[in-house]
Amino acid sequence: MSTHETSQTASTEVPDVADPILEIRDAEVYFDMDRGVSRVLDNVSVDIERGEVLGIVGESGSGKSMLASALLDAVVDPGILSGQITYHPGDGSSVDVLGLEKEQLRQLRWEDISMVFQGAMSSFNPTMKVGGHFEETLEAHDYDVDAGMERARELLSDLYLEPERVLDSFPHELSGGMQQRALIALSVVLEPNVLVMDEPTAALDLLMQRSILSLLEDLKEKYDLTLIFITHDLPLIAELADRLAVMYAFELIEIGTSDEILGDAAHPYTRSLLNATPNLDAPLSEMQAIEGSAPDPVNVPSGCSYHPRCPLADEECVSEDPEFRPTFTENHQAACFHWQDSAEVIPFNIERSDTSEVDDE
Ligand SMILES: Nc1ncnc2c1ncn2[C@@H]1O[C@H](COP(=O)(O)OP(=O)(O)OP(=O)(O)O)[C@@H](O)[C@H]1O
Repeated sequence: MSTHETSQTASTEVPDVADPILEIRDAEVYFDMDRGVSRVLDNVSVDIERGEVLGIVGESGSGKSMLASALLDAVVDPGILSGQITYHPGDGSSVDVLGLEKEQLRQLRWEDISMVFQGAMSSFNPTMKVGGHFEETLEAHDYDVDAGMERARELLSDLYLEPERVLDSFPHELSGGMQQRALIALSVVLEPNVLVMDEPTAALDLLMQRSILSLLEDLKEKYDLTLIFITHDLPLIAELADRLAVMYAFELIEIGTSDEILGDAAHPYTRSLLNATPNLDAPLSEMQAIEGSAPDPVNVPSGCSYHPRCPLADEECVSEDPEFRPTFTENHQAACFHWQDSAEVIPFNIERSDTSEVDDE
């Protein structure tokens, strides 16, 4: 259940985005558990620019899905969500997402901000043909079904699917990659402005992942979408994303353009995450796993929550929580006292100066 509280102050500095479609301020989620309070989203503030592709990356359990649920006030019971989420449709109005009534929220969820999750199979009703899902969604939102089905056919062909065949199939008659593309078409059939994708390609093979990413790029251009793409696969999303936001221990710890993050990551965690990532240019022997383990949300370390694993940590890091602040550029921000020393202490195991090099792999 959400509390619909609004925060008093936006205490955290956030990147200066010119035309935000979504403003997230001090988003926080906790669960009261028998063994203590589990804070699974901790004071996240970020602006999402209209028309951008924002990749949200981090290890498993870092809070990425929680952030996605928070955006749509969809945190499961008994989670408590607080903070301020403001949606700007682009017509001069603004919507206080956490203040919406149930019916308004239902509309917002498909018509303005739509979501695709990992595992298309669990999103489709196995007893209903794919076409039935489109009709049902259009009817539930009082859209013109004929016009909507025309749009569905166009979307399916944009995604290199045969519209009639797919609409007339049961979900299990399609391959995993086809199901996932059909689900993407379904999620944009009501012409939302924002598409949030939570590990949408994780269950697919690498070739299919890449082909879906490139289709998404085309879809984004054609339908003026803003894309929020959540993944633990940093190099994969770096090819598509304009900016990357890195999460660690339920917080945002770095944000910047993909080039800035891949070429000049400022936070020690981001640098180690990149060095721990398999890469075609680096032999496996150069891959360096990050020592230690991710924190338990009931027992997050004091100060900077990364300090027990960080080679740069000193006493200040143990006692003080570093604020998000500008690093090499105003909009490349990180929460680290020692970001200026991170490149020297944690050199990259391969050169990643810009994303085009990754593109060519
Ligand atoms: N219903 C719930 N009740 C209590 N804790 C939860 C619940 N759902 C998730 N969590 C906890 O919230 C934290 C963040 O989980 P989240 O799913 O957001 O991580 P993630 O970064 O998306 O991970 P993954 O990549 O594995 O999906 C985890 O510690 C998880 O155990």
